[in-house]
Amino acid sequence: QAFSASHDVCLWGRDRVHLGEMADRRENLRYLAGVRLHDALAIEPDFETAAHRADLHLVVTPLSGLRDTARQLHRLQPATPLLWACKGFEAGTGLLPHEIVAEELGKDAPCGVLTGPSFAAEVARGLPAAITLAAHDPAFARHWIGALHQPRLRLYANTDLVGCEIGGAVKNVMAIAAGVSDGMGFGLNARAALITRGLAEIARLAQALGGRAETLMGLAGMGDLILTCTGDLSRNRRVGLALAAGKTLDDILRELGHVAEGVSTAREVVGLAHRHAIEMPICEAIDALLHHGLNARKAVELLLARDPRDE
Ligand SMILES: NC(=O)c1ccc[n+]([C@@H]2O[C@H](COP(=O)([O-])OP(=O)(O)OC[C@H]3O[C@@H](n4cnc5c(N)ncnc54)[C@H](O)[C@@H]3O)[C@@H](O)[C@H]2O)c1
Ligand SMILES: O=P(O)(O)OC[C@H](O)CO
Repeated sequence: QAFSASHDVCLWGRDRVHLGEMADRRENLRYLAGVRLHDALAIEPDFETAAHRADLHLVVTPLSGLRDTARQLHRLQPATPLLWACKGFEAGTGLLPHEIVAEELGKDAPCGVLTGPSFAAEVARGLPAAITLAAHDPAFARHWIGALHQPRLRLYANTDLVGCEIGGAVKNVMAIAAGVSDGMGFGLNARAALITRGLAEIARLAQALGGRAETLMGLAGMGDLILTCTGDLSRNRRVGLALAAGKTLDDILRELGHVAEGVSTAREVVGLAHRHAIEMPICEAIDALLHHGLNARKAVELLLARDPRDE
C-alpha cells in the first residue's frame, strides 16, 4: 500500500499458479515477501485480456523475454505505448532493448525505457527513489513522466536511449566485479577503484555506440552503478560474492532464483568491445571468469598486472 492509487494497474505473469497465489494472499511470496499488494492492483492470468485493458504496456521480464512479449503485445494492441525495465544486451545479437523493440514494433513506435537505481524491494516498500524515463521522442517522455511521477518515485526525462541502456546493462557486469573484489576481501579502496574505472569503461562503450558521455554521469549511469556495486540487494553483486567464495556459476544461479543479467551481458559486452576496438578490461576479466574457466583470484591479478596508463 506504499503508493496512492492514481492508476488502475493490471499485472499479468506467465505462471498461473503463482498469479493465483498472489490474488488469494495479496502478496508475492516468491519475489516480494512481506509487501502487501495494493488493493487497486488487478491480477489477470489471461494475456489478451490484460493487453486489451491497458493504455500503457510495461514489460518487466528478464531481457530474454522482451522480444517475444513486445511482439505479442504489438500483435494485439499495435497503438498502445510500451515501456520496459529490462536491462542488458540480447544474447546472441548483442542488441540493446530499444533496438529489439524497434525490430518488433518499428522505429517510430511510441516507446521508452525505465531505468536507473531502483531495487524493486525498496520501491515496493515506498522508499524514495529517482529513475530515468528515456525515449527518442521528448514529448512521449514528458507525457508519461507526467502520468507516472510521484513524490516517492521521481522520474527524470532523457532522450539518450543508447547511453541510458548501456549504463543499465554494463553496471551489472561491474556489480559482479565488485562482488568478487569484496568477497575476496580486497577492501573499500579497491571497490572505489573498480566503480570509477568501470564507469570509464561504460562511458567508452556508450560513446562508441552513439550515446552521450554526460548520460553516464546521471541516474542511468553512475547512479545505478553505485547502487548495484555497493548494495547487497543486487543479484549481480551477490553472484560476484558467491564466485569469490568458490561456488560454481551453475550452483549460484540455481540458488539465486532470479535473473542476474550481468552473466549473459558480460559475453555480449566483450563481443561489442572487440568489434569496436574498445578497451574494457574489467568486463573481459568478468567474462573470462564467468564463461572461460578463469578463477576469481587470477581475474583480479590480471587486472592489477596491467601496464600504467593515463586516467
Ligand atoms: N529486480 C529489480 O530490482 C530490478 C530493478 C530494475 C530493473 N530490473 C530489470 O528488470 C528485468 C526483470 O528483473 P526481475 O528482478 O523482475 O527478474 P526476476 O528473475 O526476479 O523475475 C522475472 C519474472 O519474469 C518472468 N519471466 C521470465 N522469462 C519470461 C518470459 N520469457 N516471458 C514472460 N515472463 C518471463 C519470471 O517468471 C518472473 O516472474 C531484468 O532485466 C532486470 O535487470 C530489475
Ligand atoms: O539485482 P540486480 O543486480 O539485477 O539490480 C537491480 C536493479 O537493476 C538495480 O537498479
